[in-house]
Amino acid sequence: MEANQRIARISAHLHPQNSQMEESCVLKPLECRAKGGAPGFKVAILGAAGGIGQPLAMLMKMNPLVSVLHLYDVVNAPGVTADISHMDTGAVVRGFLGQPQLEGALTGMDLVVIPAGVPRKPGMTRDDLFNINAGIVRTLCEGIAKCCPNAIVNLISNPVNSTVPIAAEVFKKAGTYDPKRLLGVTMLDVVRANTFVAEVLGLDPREVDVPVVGGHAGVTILPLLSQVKPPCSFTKEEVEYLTKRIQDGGTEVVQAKAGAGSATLSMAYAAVKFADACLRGLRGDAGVIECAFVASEVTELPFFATKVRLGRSGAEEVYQLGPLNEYERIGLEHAKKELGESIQKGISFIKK
Ligand SMILES: NC(=O)c1ccc[n+]([C@@H]2O[C@H](COP(=O)([O-])OP(=O)(O)OC[C@H]3O[C@@H](n4cnc5c(N)ncnc54)[C@H](O)[C@@H]3O)[C@@H](O)[C@H]2O)c1
Ligand SMILES: O=C(O)C[C@H](O)C(=O)O
Repeated sequence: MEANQRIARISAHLHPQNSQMEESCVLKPLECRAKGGAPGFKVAILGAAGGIGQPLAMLMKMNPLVSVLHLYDVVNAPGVTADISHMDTGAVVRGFLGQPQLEGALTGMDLVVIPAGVPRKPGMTRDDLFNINAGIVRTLCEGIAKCCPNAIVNLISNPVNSTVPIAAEVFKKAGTYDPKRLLGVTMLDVVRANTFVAEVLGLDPREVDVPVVGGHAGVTILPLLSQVKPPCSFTKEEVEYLTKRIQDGGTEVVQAKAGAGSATLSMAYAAVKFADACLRGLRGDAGVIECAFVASEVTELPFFATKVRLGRSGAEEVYQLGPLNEYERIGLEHAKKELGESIQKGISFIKK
């Protein structure tokens, strides 16, 4: 192959929107490389130029399970793509800018991670983001239904308690809904819970496992401190301090950032931890278990976050809550009341 042809192909691959070359010609060499020596999964990030999207893209580019990484946003996708693509790791990176390129970003993907949408400012609840983010999530999920209906979807955009039901309704309308493949990302609550509990116990956070169930907003975030591993006990004051700190973790960051957004770096870390678990599940690894907000029969609500087992088809098993103490049983009732309303709000947004 002529050197100038090779260079043209690399350039066309990175910026397909600028390419005059035929799609088959553009994709072949690098897709082959991606599928060759290091078999891996194709992952798209929607909202890749944002506060979460950029560090998430960087961490996904470092993940050896990823062979192709598509970065989509309505702004700045080419810049982020150029930057990330210089990292000397295996994944091939391609950028997609704006709605006309959404289909290209999604076609053929195994996993789609969605951190697109506006973040909170001090004084706002996650529900205050509904009016803007509901429409963004609907549009992106319509694209997924059309272009990669079998992909696993990791939904980060808030309010997660409503955006996951929105996504489910979009997929139902399109006839592509598979409850196992739609997962609301509540991993940051678990990451925070592990960190805060480890601080109290004087342990390394990597040794601690705290199940966090319910949803992803205020009282719907329900840490099960009676089920912490390694087994331990807390005083009443410690339980109250930890529960409140875990439930208000997002607000703690929003206030500290003072108008400059919400958690982005810890969220990117949590998102990659969760996406990596989904990819290990897709690969067929045994015993991959994480908390996520999924379609569920654990309570009377249609969606609920609990531990799930991740496998080749997504959340293959949804675990029960396990034994709760009195404090957690009361918390569960508060969580279910608010969560039920948020779920209904999401469903009504599509069904109206
Ligand atoms: N689930 C969680 O635990 C969790 C944690 C932190 C933040 N969040 C949520 O994640 C979302 C993103 O937060 P952020 O800090 O990255 O915000 P951000 O504003 O920094 O980035 C959002 C990105 O989304 C892009 N975007 C907007 N509309 C889009 C569309 N239609 N298609 C594609 N991209 C679009 C923007 O251009 C921007 O680059 C917020 O809703 C936030 O509340 C969730
Ligand atoms: O708190 C927010 O608004 C962002 C996110 O949901 C978080 O928990 O950090």
